[in-house]
Amino acid sequence: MNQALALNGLSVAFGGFKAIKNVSLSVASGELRVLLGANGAGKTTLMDLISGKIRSTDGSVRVFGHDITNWPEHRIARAGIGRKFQIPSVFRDLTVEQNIQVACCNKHPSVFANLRFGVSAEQRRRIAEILDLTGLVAVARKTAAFLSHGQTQWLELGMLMAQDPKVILLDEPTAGMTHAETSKTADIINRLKGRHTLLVVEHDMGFVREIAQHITVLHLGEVLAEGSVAEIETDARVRAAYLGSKGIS
Ligand SMILES: Nc1ncnc2c1ncn2[C@@H]1O[C@H](COP(=O)(O)OP(=O)(O)OP(=O)(O)O)[C@@H](O)[C@H]1O
Repeated sequence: MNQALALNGLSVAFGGFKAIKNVSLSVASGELRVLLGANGAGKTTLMDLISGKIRSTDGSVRVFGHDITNWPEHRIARAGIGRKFQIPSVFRDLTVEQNIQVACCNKHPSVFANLRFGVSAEQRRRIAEILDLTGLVAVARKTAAFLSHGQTQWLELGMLMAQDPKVILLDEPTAGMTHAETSKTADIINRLKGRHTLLVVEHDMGFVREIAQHITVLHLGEVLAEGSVAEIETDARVRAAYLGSKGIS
């Protein structure tokens, strides 16, 4: 198996409190892995450890075999880990297409220099492909400030893809979305499978059923179970762990 992301015995403690305990998991190249867990299970903390926002106290993180454990955040980003947060950071005064162009072709230090110097034929092809993948072709010339919540999230996903990360981390990509937007997000994410390696934190089981191949369940900072959607939904330990929270539904 070609391992894109490998965590081995990863742990972190805040003071005396162990938020992540000896977590090992391996995501294959082109795989989409869903990270599931009740509130406080440690999902965000695990993403923070992978992206370098916080430092681990034990264990390792590897990307395509390269040890990136406890590297500074910017070096981890350069090593190919791209993370999308819930709060989008698009350039509101630029069009959708310009936003993707800036993300894709950031050779120059200033945003406006990147726009002025134009793009190569290959970059233009890539921008068109991203607009298509994210379902934003019809709004390519629209100013980002006027996009809906869903469109803004898809644009940010497109900007992340434009940087061509080896592994994409998504934190609750459907938070705040309508049912229709959630369903479209599932379509987009399904189209990314095989092209990109993704680790997705998500609560919405309806959405998880639509996108997941393989699920890892975290509970109290530990890996509780791993398997297909059907295996996870029928796992007695998982059902028990969700009792007392909002339940698995
Ligand atoms: N900086 C910190 N200092 C102390 N405790 C922390 C810190 N960050 C997280 N924790 C604790 O670690 C545990 C895991 O938190 P985390 O936010 O990773 O959970 P989560 O699975 O993402 O939950 P949610 O679904 O609510 O976002 C929680 O008990 C939380 O209170």
